[in-house]
Amino acid sequence: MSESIIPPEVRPKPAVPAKPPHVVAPSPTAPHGPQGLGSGHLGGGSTLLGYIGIDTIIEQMRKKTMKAGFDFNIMIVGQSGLGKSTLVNTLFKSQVSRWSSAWGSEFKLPKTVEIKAVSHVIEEGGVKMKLTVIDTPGFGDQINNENCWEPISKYINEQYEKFLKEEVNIARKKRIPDTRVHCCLYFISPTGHSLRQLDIEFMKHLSRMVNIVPVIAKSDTMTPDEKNEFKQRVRKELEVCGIEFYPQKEFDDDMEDKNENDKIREAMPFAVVGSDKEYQVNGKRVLGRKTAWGVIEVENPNHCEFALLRDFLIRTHLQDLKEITHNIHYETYRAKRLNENGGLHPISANDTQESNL
Ligand SMILES: Nc1nc2c(ncn2[C@@H]2O[C@H](COP(=O)(O)OP(=O)(O)OP(=O)(O)O)[C@@H](O)[C@H]2O)c(=O)[nH]1
Repeated sequence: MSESIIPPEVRPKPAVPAKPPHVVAPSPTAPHGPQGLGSGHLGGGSTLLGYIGIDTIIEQMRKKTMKAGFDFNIMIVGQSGLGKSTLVNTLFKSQVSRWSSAWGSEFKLPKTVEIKAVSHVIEEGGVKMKLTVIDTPGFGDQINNENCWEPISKYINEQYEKFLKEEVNIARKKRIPDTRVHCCLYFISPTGHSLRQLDIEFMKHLSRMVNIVPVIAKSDTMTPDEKNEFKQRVRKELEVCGIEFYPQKEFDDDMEDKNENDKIREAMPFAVVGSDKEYQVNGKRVLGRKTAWGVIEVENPNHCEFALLRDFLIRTHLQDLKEITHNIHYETYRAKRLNENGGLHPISANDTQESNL
């Protein structure tokens, strides 16, 4: 059913909120101009007659978001042992990947790709985030890895379908639970040669349905020169194969966005190192990996690109990842689904419960 859906070639422009008109309004306590009028003006030339309070919307939004919290769903894909769990735990500075009890030492590799989601609520500065890490054990570990992207694509589409069913429901939930994959972190093996067929196949098939962020795993196993050459080669290969990773050029909002994203695209794929161990370096405790030559500091930009990845994923682009998921990937799925069905029929609350099981 849903797994056979191929997104159409032409996709809609993101319906992300337009940048607000540039408004300069004086604060209530600021001295007024000579006529006692506000000096604020709208892009169209209208003048605000004194302070209205439009700028408080930001604070109102902040309060609402603080109360509601938000969801972020990140999927990790890559061959076994590439440091996927370690990196995600390093990103969120806690054991967010897997249940320690369920993944004991007796854990065996599954015969096919399995998909497991584990959620945690993490809180910082009063903001709650329900983080779901979706793991894909078994990916790329079989003798024949042909089509091993299929269960992953099926899972992604199933989450779009769930959301769509909730949306068209007559008795809609006030807040639709969001299980859609906002970001797929794809781990490239640090071979130093080139991408494997499996990497290309996966990214080719999925880059149009989910935000893929490729990373070079365990980059401490390469010398700086090897790393730079490998990064260049991977970028070239992705370009030649027409694979678009996130942030996609076509969805840059404006020139400012484009300039920022160009820098990120040129630096990708980030060559990362993960660790959940702390060491004492120059009197400070740092996350790192101890080697015979010293400690590789995970968060030190001179040692690896983990900090670049973290800043990009969490500090600057997290909201955008969610918007592109909703406005582009989900929208593409929704439009296709509604078109092929002659419109999705509203379903009862019971149907939804069943389909969610
Ligand atoms: N050298 C090096 N080793 C790493 C790095 N990240 C993780 N490791 C080690 O690699 C091994 C596997 O790490 P995991 O995080 O379990 O890897 P995974 O990809 O989740 O593995 P699976 O559970 O088999 O899918 C562990 O011994 C880690 O300590 C890294 O950046 N560099």
